[in-house]
Amino acid sequence: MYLFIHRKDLRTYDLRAFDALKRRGLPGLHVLILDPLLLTEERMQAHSGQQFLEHAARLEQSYEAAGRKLHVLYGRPEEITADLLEAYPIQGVVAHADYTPYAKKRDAALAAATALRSVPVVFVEDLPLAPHAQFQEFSGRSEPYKVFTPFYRKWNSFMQTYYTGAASATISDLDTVNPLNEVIATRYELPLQTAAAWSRIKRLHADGKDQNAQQVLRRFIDERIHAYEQRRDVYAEDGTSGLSRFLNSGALSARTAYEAAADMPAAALWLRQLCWRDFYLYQAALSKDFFTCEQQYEMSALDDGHFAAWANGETGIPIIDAAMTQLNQTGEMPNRLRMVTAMFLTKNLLCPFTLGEAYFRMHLADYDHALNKGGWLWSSSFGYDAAPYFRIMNPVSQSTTHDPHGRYIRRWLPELSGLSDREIHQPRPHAIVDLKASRARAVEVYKHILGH
Ligand SMILES: Cc1cc2nc3c(=O)[nH]c(=O)nc-3n(C[C@H](O)[C@H](O)[C@H](O)COP(=O)(O)OP(=O)(O)OC[C@H]3O[C@@H](n4cnc5c(N)ncnc54)[C@H](O)[C@@H]3O)c2cc1C
Repeated sequence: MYLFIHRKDLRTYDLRAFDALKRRGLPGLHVLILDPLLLTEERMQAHSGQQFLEHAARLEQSYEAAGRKLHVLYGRPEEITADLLEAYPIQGVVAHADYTPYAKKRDAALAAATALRSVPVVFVEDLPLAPHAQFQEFSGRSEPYKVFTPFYRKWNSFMQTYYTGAASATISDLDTVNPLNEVIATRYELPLQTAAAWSRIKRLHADGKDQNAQQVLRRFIDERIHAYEQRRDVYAEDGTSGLSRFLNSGALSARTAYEAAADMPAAALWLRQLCWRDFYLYQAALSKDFFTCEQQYEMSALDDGHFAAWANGETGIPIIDAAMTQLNQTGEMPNRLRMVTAMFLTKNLLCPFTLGEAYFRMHLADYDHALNKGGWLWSSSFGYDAAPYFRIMNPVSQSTTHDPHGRYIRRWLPELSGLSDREIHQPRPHAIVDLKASRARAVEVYKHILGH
């Protein structure tokens, strides 16, 4: 018997580990561990936690629909694993690899717990489209790429030559073990807060209203991908795929997404976005200081003075306040506005990016540690391949260019809807900063911090 632990792979098809498990032909105990260090009480109430729980509830339903059993438990992964190894004749533990600092620590603890009982553990690579070791060998480099464009060129030729396709086994090809040891089921039972997400998904499912990853992908490919290039920044409309929350929880694999679009001539720019995802996962796995690179800078010139106004959407700059209102209410924010709000916080308001990064962590429904870090490093000019410190997006001109009629602002800030198309983008009389003066100040401060 083996133990399979789900993490950011909340689906029942196209999982690399399932192919390997099918070949072994043993029965398996399949568990999803909700980790209290990641799913804190606060996080469970926030969009990012709710979203994860909803995907977890869908996963359980997919197992049920296939006549298989998933055990969902709440507790520290290494403790649960140790207890399961005591209670069952488990010969091996299998999970997919993850690259964040916490994931690495967690998996080291898991490996230590299994080693104590002489049970092997394997972490199978599943997240990126281009497997890291193979890609590094293909690129002939000893050091990881730090800049996106050359990475993208190499990634493209790698994908043309070595991409091996989606995994073929599904949960129906595996035998799962049921019931669960009662002591373990009670010791690690789910906290009450998770119940809301479970019943929401059950209700949607029963009413036929739940949108699964495949449906969202299909609709994007059939209806919107052809116009992605023209519409992706028209953020008042639904021009992008909306797939990030499925990709980050693993409800959809990047391979399934890639294959749905790979042969479409109009898809090049969208596939390039999937490459950005691979780039940040690659940085997270291979660059030693991706998660800590800001520590080399002296940042005492930055402070949290205006942070609360930014977070609450009370800056008096309409597009910033509209974007933060959408985030706070729904957990969503279009990519361009993530860049605009991030630059505004870090440059015009001179706040450390780590505050914004932490805020997005809690509030984004599609939160992912590596992608969020990458986005914040880029916007605040700290990453290897970041926006130059003097190129600061002006929120008013961004708003005028990408949404001339102010439809997005009108939707999220209805109190401004009476303003004309020209007025609606302009700073309000109570705006907390002057855009021109704060931009000039930011250029000086960042020039100093970055040592230019
Ligand atoms: C400050 C900041 C923070 C961000 N935080 C996150 C985050 O926590 N989680 C997250 O998934 N994305 C994050 N992004 C990237 C991007 O904004 C989202 O991936 C995108 O808005 C998701 O919408 P979509 O699925 O409709 O994307 P589409 O435009 O349809 O793109 C398809 C997929 O490509 C990937 N992708 C697209 N843009 C990027 C990008 N700039 N960087 C990396 N991958 C990309 C995503 O997986 C996305 O789902 C952040 C960007 C910034 C500037």
